[in-house]
Amino acid sequence: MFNKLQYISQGETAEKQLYNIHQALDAGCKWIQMRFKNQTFENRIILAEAVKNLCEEYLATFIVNDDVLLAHKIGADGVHLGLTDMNILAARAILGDTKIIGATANTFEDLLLQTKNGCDYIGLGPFQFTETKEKLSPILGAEGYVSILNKMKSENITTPVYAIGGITLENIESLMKTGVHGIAVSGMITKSLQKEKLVQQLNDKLHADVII
Ligand SMILES: Cc1ncc(COP(=O)(O)OP(=O)(O)O)c(N)n1
Ligand SMILES: Cc1ncsc1CCOP(=O)(O)O
Ligand SMILES: [Mg+2]
Repeated sequence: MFNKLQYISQGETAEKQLYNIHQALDAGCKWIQMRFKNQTFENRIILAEAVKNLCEEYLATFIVNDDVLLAHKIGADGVHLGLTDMNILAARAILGDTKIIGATANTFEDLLLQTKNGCDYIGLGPFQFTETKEKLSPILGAEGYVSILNKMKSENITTPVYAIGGITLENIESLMKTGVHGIAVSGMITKSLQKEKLVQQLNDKLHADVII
């Protein structure tokens, strides 16, 4: 089963991205999503090669945001695709069955479509406002997760769901009670001055027994 904590990278330059990813790995993150927007393919491939090597060294899973061809070219562990990115079926045809394909959902209907198309996990959000992403979809809040996760249960959909968007340490207990598998975070880890302690606290909360 997938790690319960996914770190989504930040950084305006390749150097800053690599630094932030290295710090996250040092702090104990075992799953990295490289999210490096508005860059040339060449810049992204140079960074992706370096991140791939680093993730191999740290025995961490490495997926690429948005770009199936880049993930395929460098042999990443997978991709994360949003609602306006490449379709999951097309991505699967390129990457094959052994690679991880994550898909975004903001509604139950999105989730149904993405799971029918065979994604391996869902990134469901945003949970709350975040400055990390522009043009956010409608905010779900805890109620949104309860409603969507309950519908999933009644339809017997078992694809793991990751909560995403503005998540802080204090939100994890209530989010886990909704039935999500884990969380995907960017700002909380990138900005932390005590990353190792934070990642430990996150993992403790993500792995705590949930009393519903
Ligand atoms: C785990 C996870 N969930 C959701 C997203 C958002 O993807 P997308 O909607 O394509 O937005 P961008 O990240 O591309 O701006 C994600 N990246 N990861
Ligand atoms: C990529 C993405 N998609 C929805 S919210 C988000 C950003 C998550 O970052 P943060 O944890 O800093 O809010
Ligand atoms: Mg995207």
